Amino acid sequence: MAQSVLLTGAAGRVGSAVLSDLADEYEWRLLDRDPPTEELPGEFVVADITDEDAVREAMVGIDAVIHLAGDPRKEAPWSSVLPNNIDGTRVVYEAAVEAGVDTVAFASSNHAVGHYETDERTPRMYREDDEFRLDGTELPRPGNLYGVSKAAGELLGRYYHDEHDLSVACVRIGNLTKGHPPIDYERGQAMWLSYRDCAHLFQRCIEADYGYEIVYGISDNDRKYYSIERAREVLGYEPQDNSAEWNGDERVV
Ligand SMILES: NC(=O)C1=CN([C@@H]2O[C@H](COP(=O)(O)OP(=O)(O)OC[C@H]3O[C@@H](n4cnc5c(N)ncnc54)[C@H](O)[C@@H]3O)[C@@H](O)[C@H]2O)C=CC1
Ligand SMILES: O=C1O[C@H](COP(=O)(O)O)[C@@H](O)[C@H](O)[C@H]1O
Repeated sequence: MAQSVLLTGAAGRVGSAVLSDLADEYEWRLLDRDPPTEELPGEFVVADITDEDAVREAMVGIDAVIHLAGDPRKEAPWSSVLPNNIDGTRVVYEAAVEAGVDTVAFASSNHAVGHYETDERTPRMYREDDEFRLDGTELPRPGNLYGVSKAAGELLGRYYHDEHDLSVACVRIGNLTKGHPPIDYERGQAMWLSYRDCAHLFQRCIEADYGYEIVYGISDNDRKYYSIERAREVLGYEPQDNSAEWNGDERVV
């Protein structure tokens, strides 16, 4: 069971979702290149994940890592995703192995499989009555260079698992939106991930027993084109939210 957890990208949105529910559950070491703008639990390390010495130092005494740091922009250029998302992720896995960390949960993205959303399938696949599902066993089909960088992070995880027995869960996060699902955006509603489901899913990633997994990070939405069965079965993910229970920003169920 994880006790000391390193959270990279802690000052960002996903980090905030994770900490909002799990602040008291672990001994946190938070890492981000930007200092926090609010009080956060645990020790805060201001460092860049491409700085091998700093990441190695931050990894000492850590049981599990939730690795979120990176450039999250879908239009991010290669000059940014190469160091921040690909090389930085390699540095995190490498330091984790060196420090004897058990588990790394990696924030991958829906954009790693964006090109499954073909003209023939959309917008039908975003709707409740459509049965098309991606389940994590399919090959990546990135929709942009950002998606390529996330697929690379998944592949690096595969290597560090096979070569060094590190447990790695890659979470292809959908659309994390605070409070309510995205409004007037069918695709976003189909891949909505609520803040509390996000925290719960990453908690399951650092508590469950597995080897290497790719799962989808969405709530239990009626509309969906990502299966959450693998996350349920292997990780014990039990999401509480569903975008169908909302009309705009009003909860109707
Ligand atoms: N928010 C969402 O809906 C989704 C997010 N993701 C992934 O989740 C992760 C977190 O995303 P968000 O919280 O939304 O983004 P964000 O931009 O709010 O947070 C990312 C954090 O990482 C830090 N960071 C970036 N590069 C860094 C580096 N080289 N060294 C140290 N810190 C660095 C930033 O300072 C920032 O605080 C990203 O990897 C993103 O690709 C994936 C799918 C959906
Ligand atoms: O990977 C990411 O995906 C989300 C959702 O994608 P979108 O195409 O619906 O915007 C995006 O908001 C987030 O910034 C990105 O990191």
